[in-house]
Amino acid sequence: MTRAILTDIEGTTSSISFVKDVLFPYARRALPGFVAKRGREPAVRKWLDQVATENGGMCDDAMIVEVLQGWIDQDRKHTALKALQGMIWADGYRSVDFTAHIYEDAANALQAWKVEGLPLYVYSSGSVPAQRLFFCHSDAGDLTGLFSGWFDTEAGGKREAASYRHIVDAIGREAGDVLFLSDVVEELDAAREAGLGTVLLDRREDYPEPRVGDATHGHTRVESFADIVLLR
Ligand SMILES: CSCCC(=O)C(=O)COP(=O)(O)O
Ligand SMILES: [Mg+2]
Repeated sequence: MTRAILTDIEGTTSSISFVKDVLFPYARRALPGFVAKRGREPAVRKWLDQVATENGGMCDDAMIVEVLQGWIDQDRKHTALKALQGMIWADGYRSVDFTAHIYEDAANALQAWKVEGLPLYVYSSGSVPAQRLFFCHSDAGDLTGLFSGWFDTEAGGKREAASYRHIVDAIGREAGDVLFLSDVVEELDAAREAGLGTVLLDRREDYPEPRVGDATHGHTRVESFADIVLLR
C-alpha cells in the first residue's frame, strides 16, 4: 500500500535539459564571481575547503573553481558542488533569470496526491536549499507547500540502499509503504533493495529510446505521472 511518495527531480518531475542547459551553465559562468565575492563567508568557505582537501590541499581559489567547473561538466553529484550550485542559483531565481521546469503531469499528480492526503517527499542530488528554490520558482508557481520533507546526498548517495533506509526511518514509515519515483534504474535498484516500491519515469523528452524489457530492471515503467497507479 502506498502511504507516501518520494520523488527524484531531474528526469522525473522535471526535464533533464532544463538542469543541463540552463541551471548547470548558469552555475558554471557565475562560479568565479561567486567565489571572489562570497568565498570568505563560512557557509561558502566550508565547501571550498572540502573540495581543496579532497584535491590534495590546493590553496588557490582559482584552482578550486576550475575543479568545480570540471565537476559541473562531468555532472558529478558531489555534495559540496551541489551546495554551492544551490547558493548560486538563488541569485538566478531572485533576479528571475529563469523559472524551474516542471512537467504539467507531474505538477497535476503531486497536487492531486496532496489533496488526497498523501505525504510527498523529495530526494534529489540537488541540495535541499536548491530543491526548495526549484519548487518555489517552478513553472507551475510555488509548489513548496506540497512537500512534507526534503532529502539530498547528505542522506547518502542515491544509488545506495542505506540512503533509502535512512529516509524511510526519518519520515517514520515502513519501507513498503513508500513509493520512490525516478528516471535512473540504479537509484530504483537501491530503493528496491531497501524495500521501497519503485516506478521508473521513462519520458520521451528525456530518453528518446524507450527503456523496455531488461532495461527497466523489472521496475514498473511509465512515461508520465498520469500513468502511475498507486496501491491503495
Ligand atoms: C534541484 S537542484 C537541480 C538538480 C540537480 O542539481 C541535480 O543534480 C539533479 O539530480 P536528481 O537527483 O534530481 O536527478
Ligand atoms: Mg533523476
